[in-house]
Amino acid sequence: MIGDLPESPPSIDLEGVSFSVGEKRLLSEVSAAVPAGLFTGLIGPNGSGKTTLLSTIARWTRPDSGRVLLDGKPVGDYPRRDFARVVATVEQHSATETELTVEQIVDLGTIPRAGGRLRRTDTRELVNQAIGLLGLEPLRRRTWQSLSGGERQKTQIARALAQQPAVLLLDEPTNHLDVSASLEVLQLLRALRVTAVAALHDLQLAAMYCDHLIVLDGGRVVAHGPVAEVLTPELLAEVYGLDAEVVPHPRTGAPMVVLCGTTVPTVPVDGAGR
Ligand SMILES: Nc1ncnc2c1ncn2[C@@H]1O[C@H](COP(=O)(O)OP(=O)(O)OP(=O)(O)O)[C@@H](O)[C@H]1O
Repeated sequence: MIGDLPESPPSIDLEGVSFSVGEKRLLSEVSAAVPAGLFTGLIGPNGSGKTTLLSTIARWTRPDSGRVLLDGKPVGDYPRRDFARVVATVEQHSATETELTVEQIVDLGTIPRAGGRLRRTDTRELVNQAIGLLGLEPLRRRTWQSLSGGERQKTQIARALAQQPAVLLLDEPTNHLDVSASLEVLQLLRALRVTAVAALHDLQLAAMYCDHLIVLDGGRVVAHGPVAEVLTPELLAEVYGLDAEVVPHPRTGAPMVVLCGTTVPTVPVDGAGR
C-alpha cells in the first residue's frame, strides 16, 4: 500500500458526473466503468468532453454532481500526496517555456512517488528506464525548446512512466507522433497493464490498442464496453457522421475501421452556392 492507495492498478468508476461552465454543460450524467489494469480509449468528436472528463478523474475539475471513484472510493477522499503518487497524466498541450533538458523533465516524474524518500540512485534508474523505453537516449541532454513536437510528446510520456503510476491519464498521447511512433507508444503503454485512460482521435489506433472504449458525444456517454461491442458502423455513423465498415483484420481478426466517407457531405461537390 502507498498511503491509502493500492499498488495494483485500481478500477475507476464514473457515476453520474456532470459539469457546467456558466450555461454550457460540458459533461452530462457521465456514467461508465474503467476496468482495472486495462487500456481504455476515450473517443468522440471535437468538443465532446474528453479532456474535461480526464480532468475530473485527475481531480483538476470538481464535478457539479456525481462521483469519480478509484477502487470504490471517491477520488477527493484520497490525501493529495497519495493521489499524486499513483496517478500520472500526460496533457494535450505541454508547457513550452521551460529551459529544462529531456533528462530533467523525465526526472520530474519521480518526485511525486519519491516524496523525497527514494535514494538518488533509485530515481536515476527510473529515469534511465523511462528514457530507454521511449528511445530518448540520444536526446537526453537536449533542451525542451530544441525538441520537435513528437520528441516533446515522448518526453512527457517518459516523465509519466518514470513516476511508475498505477493509473495513467493521457490526452491524445499520439499527438505529433508519426505512424510507427504512434504504434510503438500505444503498444508500450498497453503492455504496462496499468489502468490507462487515453483520449484518442484515431479510430484505427483505438481499435488496435484499446481493450475498452468510452464514447462521448455532446458531453454524454453514448456507448461503453469492450472494443468489439462498441465500435460498430452504426455508432460511427451516429457519433461522427461517418460512412464506415468495421471488419476483422485479415491476419489478427481484430476490428478494423475502414472509412468510406461521411454520411453527410460537408462541402458541396458540384461547386459552392449552386
Ligand atoms: N472554460 C470553458 N468555458 C466554456 N466552455 C468550455 C470551457 N472549457 C471547455 N469548454 C467547452 O467544452 C466542450 C468540451 O471540451 P473538451 O476540451 O473537454 O472536449 P474534447 O472532447 O477534449 O475536444 P477535442 O477533441 O477538440 O480536444 C467544448 O465545446 C469546449 O469548447
